[in-house]
Amino acid sequence: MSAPRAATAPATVLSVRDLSVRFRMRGGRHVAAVTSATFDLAAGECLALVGESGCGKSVLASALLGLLPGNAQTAGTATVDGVELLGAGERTLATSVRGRRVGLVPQSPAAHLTPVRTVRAHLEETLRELAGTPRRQVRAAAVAAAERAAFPADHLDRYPHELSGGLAQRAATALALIGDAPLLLADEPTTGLDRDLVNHTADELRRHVRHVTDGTAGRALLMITHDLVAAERIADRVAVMYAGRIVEISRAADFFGGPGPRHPYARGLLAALPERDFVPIPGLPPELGDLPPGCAFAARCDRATDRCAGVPDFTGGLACHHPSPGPVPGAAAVRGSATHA
Ligand SMILES: Nc1ncnc2c1ncn2[C@@H]1O[C@H](COP(=O)(O)OP(=O)(O)OP(=O)(O)O)[C@@H](O)[C@H]1O
Repeated sequence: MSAPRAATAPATVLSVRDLSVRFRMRGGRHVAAVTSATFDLAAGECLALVGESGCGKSVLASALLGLLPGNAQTAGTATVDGVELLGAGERTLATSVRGRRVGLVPQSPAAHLTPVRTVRAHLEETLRELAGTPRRQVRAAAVAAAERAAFPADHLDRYPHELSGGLAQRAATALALIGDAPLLLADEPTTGLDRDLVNHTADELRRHVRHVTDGTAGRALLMITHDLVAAERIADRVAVMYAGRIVEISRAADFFGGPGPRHPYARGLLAALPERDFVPIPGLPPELGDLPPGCAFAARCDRATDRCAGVPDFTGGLACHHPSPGPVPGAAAVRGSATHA
């Protein structure tokens, strides 16, 4: 278990600076999956990381957990509770990072569960190892942990291959909520769930993050999601990623209501929702192995000018030469819909 953090809130739990991840490919080519990501996460805070499929969200999370494949090269820094994650040895990652400082709701939960162990066995082992639950209390604690993630108690003796996608998701969430890691990474935690379960999962994750123990100011959540409805329900801030770069970070209240985001891509994501204009962003994102020079969104952007031939700096939470000053057309809360970005 990590040492108690100082009571001066809000403490920074995660600090990411200029994090880049490149994959070496055959023929000397590279895929620039994440480029210069910089952000902090404070105790008690939920940050939703959104963006189209393939923009680098999961690679960023894998970098924080030391789960990148052998052809990955990283640069920059990422610290949780002051412990550097990038370049940490396998022993450090296994004994003091994964589960201890960084909890995970994985994107493919079934693949993270051991095929020959039941859900109950997974929960009981995690309770003993991460929460120090005494043997005589572990059975009841496993049932309670399952309940938190709306995993039905009468399915606890099932093996991973006997679970639907939604049940595997709930089992993975139940496991992740057991730990006391200061940072929780949740990669698409609401996939395969109906709207009621999405709301339940979002609320439990939020409760977990806000929970205060031992005088600490709570934990932090980085939630990767396509589901803007879940993001609106849970997030304090929203980070928008495009072609490997974080292009805007804003307060969720501003993103979903009020003035809306300022980056044309972020505005396009919102405008594509059926509850808004239902207008898709024209064109496709560039290949991360063949990025154009300058702003990667310029080819799809109706505000682009010659200036966009240069990569915009990420300053004040925004990387755009021509940010929008005004509100998103048709802006209204998307809460209550089952729409994905
Ligand atoms: N081992 C690898 N070797 C080469 N490229 C990789 C490797 N792993 C991931 N990539 C590439 O990195 C890019 C980002 O992938 P990532 O899984 O992070 O996207 P994502 O935003 O999480 O998408 P999704 O929402 O679909 O999960 C993709 O173009 C992917 O093909």
